[in-house]
Amino acid sequence: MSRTTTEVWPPVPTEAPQRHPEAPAPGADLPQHYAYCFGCGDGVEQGLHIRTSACEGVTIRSRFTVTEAHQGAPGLAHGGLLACAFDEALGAAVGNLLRKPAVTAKLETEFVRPVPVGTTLFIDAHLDGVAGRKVYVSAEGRLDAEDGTVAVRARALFVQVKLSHFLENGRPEDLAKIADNPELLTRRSVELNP
Ligand SMILES: CCCCC/C=C\C/C=C\C/C=C\C/C=C\CCCC(=O)SCCNC(=O)CCNC(=O)[C@H](O)C(C)(C)COP(=O)(O)OP(=O)(O)OC[C@H]1O[C@@H](n2cnc3c(N)ncnc32)[C@H](O)[C@@H]1OP(=O)(O)O
Repeated sequence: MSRTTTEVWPPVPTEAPQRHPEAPAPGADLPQHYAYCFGCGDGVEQGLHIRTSACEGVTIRSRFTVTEAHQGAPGLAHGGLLACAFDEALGAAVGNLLRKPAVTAKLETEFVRPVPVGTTLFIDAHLDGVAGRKVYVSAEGRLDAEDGTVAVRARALFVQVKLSHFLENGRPEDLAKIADNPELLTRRSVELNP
């Protein structure tokens, strides 16, 4: 069976994504968006601790180092955690470059090569198109270098949401922690009501 997908991407007509005028400058390191985020937060000891920087245009680059805590098979990264890393990288591209809150509606991953413990994945995520509240985004992850072998590909649909999505659905005690300590969230101005 061929691996080559023939599906059109994005699957619907889209407009070209516009980098927000106040998006972080190319080369800027992006802060964690939430201290207890499993993907990027410093408050999760065994989390992925992904680090991300802005690139030119509508691209960002994330780096994720696979540790012993991330194993599926002995010495190899768990596919679900790799998918998590891509969700984080794709979400960081949407949130930071468009500066509007959005959530993952659909995430597709393609595992091309095994990813051993100790590997650093270099993940480039790119905004592909916008259709109303829908944002289509894709990414490639390379082994140990910007130009390393591609090990994982992913693409996703994010849907822009109002701030009320988080306030109405989040567990109250976690929202209360944020209210008590706003430093748990990255401070940045975003357009909150799509
Ligand atoms: C977490 C972000 C914090 C926000 C802070 C803001 C900025 C921060 C800056 C930077 C952020 C940095 C990093 C972020 C990193 C990682 C992010 C991780 C993201 C996640 O890990 S997040 C958790 C998992 N995620 C969910 O927990 C979503 C559960 N879900 C829902 O909450 C609803 O399902 C929702 C809201 C998705 C839609 O609901 P809704 O009622 O608002 O809208 P509706 O259903 O009408 O969909 C509208 C249009 O999307 C189409 N559509 C929807 N779903 C589709 C699908 N699956 N396939 C194909 N099309 C689909 C419809 O067909 C329609 O299309 P059309 O407009 O053409 O009719």
